[in-house]
Amino acid sequence: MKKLIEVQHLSKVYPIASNEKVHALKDVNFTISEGDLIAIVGTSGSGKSTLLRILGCIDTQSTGQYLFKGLNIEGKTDKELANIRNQSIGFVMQDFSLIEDYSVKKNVLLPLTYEKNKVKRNKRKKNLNTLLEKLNMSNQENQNVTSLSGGQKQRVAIARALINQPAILLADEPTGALDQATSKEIMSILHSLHAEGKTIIIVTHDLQIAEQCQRIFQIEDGHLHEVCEL
Ligand SMILES: Nc1ncnc2c1ncn2[C@@H]1O[C@H](COP(=O)(O)OP(=O)(O)OP(=O)(O)O)[C@@H](O)[C@H]1O
Repeated sequence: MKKLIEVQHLSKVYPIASNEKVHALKDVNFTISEGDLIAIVGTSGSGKSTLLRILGCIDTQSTGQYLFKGLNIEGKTDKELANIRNQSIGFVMQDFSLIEDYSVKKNVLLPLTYEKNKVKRNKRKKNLNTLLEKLNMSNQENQNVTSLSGGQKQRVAIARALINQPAILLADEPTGALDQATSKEIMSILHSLHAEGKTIIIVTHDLQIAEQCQRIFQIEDGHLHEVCEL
């Protein structure tokens, strides 16, 4: 399979006071291929969110190399990073991060407002119906998201993350706010997206979820290693 992500000797240091620093990631190395389904696990404060933020081009590394689709992310301006995010990366968050006063449809179409190319925008708009059908949300298209259940909200968030047909889906504790049955339902959606070829990374505290993934990255105090079994 084609390489999608290459990370070499990547470190992240946060300055916290004049002489103090937090080494959140330390010499991290891995490769992700197209179509991989990966879990990132680790205790609180180990560096999972920091890594996801860097992979998602929300933040950048302090040292080391991050190649996304062969493109070196180092030195990119905020605008360039925003373009990469919008074109190629879909985010799913624990708290769904929906706009509560908007309908399902308006939430899902939100990423398109950042697409300046009208032809591309209209083409992507055509994904709406297919996505809502796939996520079993067609009947709620015009419903305000405030009235939806947690599972339905997460399905809307997944549809929104996919509207631009991103190369990768980054999910930060996607089932963290859901009960067991609803978590299962969301995981089964992520599994079917993976079966269709989507590359997915899931940050999770839940080892049962991690065990359902093809590959597991464990982070301990900023060090990452791949585990075969938990
Ligand atoms: N913006 C920041 N400024 C300073 N330190 C930070 C910042 N963000 C994270 N850290 C520190 O970096 C380390 C890694 O944090 P990170 O949020 O990546 O961990 P995590 O594994 O995602 O934790 P959790 O599971 O609790 O979300 C922690 O020591 C944290 O306090």
